Amino acid sequence: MASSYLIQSPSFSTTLKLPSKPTTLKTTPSFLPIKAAAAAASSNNTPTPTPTPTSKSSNIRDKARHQNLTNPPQINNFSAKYVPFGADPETSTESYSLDEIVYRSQSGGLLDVQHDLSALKAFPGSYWRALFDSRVGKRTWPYGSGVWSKKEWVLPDISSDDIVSAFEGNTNLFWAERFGKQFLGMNDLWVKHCGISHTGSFKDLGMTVLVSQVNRLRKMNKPVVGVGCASTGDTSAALSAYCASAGIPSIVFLPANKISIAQLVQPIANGAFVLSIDTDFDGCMKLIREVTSELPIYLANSLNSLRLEGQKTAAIEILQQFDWEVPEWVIIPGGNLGNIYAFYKGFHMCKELGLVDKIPRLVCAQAANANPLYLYYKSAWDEFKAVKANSTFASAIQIGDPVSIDRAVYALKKSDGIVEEATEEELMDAMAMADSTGMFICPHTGVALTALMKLRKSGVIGATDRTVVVSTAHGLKFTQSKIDYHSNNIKEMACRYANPPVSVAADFGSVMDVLKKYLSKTPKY
Ligand SMILES: Cc1ncc(COP(=O)(O)O)c(C=O)c1O
Ligand SMILES: N[C@@H](CCOP(=O)(O)O)C(=O)O
Repeated sequence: MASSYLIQSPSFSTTLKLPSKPTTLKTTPSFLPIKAAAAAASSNNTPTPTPTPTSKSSNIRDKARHQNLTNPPQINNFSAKYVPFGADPETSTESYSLDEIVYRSQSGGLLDVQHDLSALKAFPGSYWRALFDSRVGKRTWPYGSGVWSKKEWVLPDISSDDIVSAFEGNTNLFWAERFGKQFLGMNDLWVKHCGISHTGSFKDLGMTVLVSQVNRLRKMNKPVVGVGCASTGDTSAALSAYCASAGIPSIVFLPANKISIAQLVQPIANGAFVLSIDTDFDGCMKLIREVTSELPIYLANSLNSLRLEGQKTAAIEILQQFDWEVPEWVIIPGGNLGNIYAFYKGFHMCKELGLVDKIPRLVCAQAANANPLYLYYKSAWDEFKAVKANSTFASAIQIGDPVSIDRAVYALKKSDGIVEEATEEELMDAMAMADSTGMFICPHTGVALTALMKLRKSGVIGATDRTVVVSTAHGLKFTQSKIDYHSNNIKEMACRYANPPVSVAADFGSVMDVLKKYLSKTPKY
């Protein structure tokens, strides 16, 4: 048979066949099975079909398995490996299989997952756009997940059978019409609600990848007795949920009294082994790194570059949701600083592989009480100094010594990026303002909105610039901060947008009195 490039097209019941000369494809996208991303020509290669499982006991995972048997996944050359972060590809030969348990390079630096871009480039951008679009909103295992709908760019080698997924991703890109108009004079402002998800934060995107790989490693009898993390609350919630779903033990190190009750109860409920440690996040991070180098506990923090492979799909999803038009700005709250790099990587891959022709400018927003990146940026990247992070309502980013500092700096330099900061009053006001327009955001998103407001005020971001603010966690995890604010119960904070409840006696007259007073101040009454 003539050589052909076949990639499995699991959203469909057949195999997608592309002509053997990929270079031709780049110039002749009309060859592509664009209709439904490959309404799938039947392959000469396809073995005699076996009947689709029909028994009542079969499920979407069984169907995917059956499809793999009938249309064996193959003959794409997609692959990925760990390489030292920032290493020169011309001279560095250091690399590791993703099946190795390794978090640091030989020199002690960060690692990065490097995909074989030449294999991915065998298919033009139009192909990838159509393929990804075709998988949205389906139940097909595992492609119904926003992360695994981009499987070839995430973990190309993993069997769908090993994937642990809650069909995360595909989160709402919310048009912040009223907030944009009322507070910023903007008409093209969007909030990417990554926190409206399985465990209430963007961490689900990375954790499905990490826990799936752990599942695979355990099936390969690699020494992994459990998975551990240090956390300010969201990583631990995601880790414990995905591990519980796969029956893998999880161990979480939490800084005592520094995370919200809602976040604390998540790993407890999901059966994790929870250590509440009398230190801050940076102290917990140091401890988990020491422990995971001694015990066969796999490290789940974003120091582990696998996590970022899942998180980068949020960037790809944003482009997809804009029909592959690129926004001018994307604003992301930063703490341990993995996510800003993950977004850069997602955007960069889309450009590199021809899905779009540019990338957005990135803004990383920090709480002024935990602002080591901001200080570094303000020193014109002169010298990085870790700080002692002070208490902040944006408690999930109370981090003074971010593990991914080098990744963040790289992402910001490559995207002509900016770093901003928000005081406690600014971030709480911004959160209250957004909530008053119908959102219910977390304080970290308040940090990002503050950055936006400052950059609008200084004219850096224009009124018509298409701008996306990344909302990283669900507001319901942070209700105590909202209660404090709306009760005017925060020392040295004016709480300008507080909306406290009115206590009123249980009689008609009293209720009418307060209502009339309220309505007299309401426009159009
Ligand atoms: C809600 C929330 N927002 C933002 C961040 C910052 O993400 P990163 O640590 O990747 O910078 C975190 C975690 O650190 C978080 O939990
Ligand atoms: N906000 C994080 C802090 C740890 O970040 P990670 O991305 O390195 O796991 C959390 O929720 O724990």
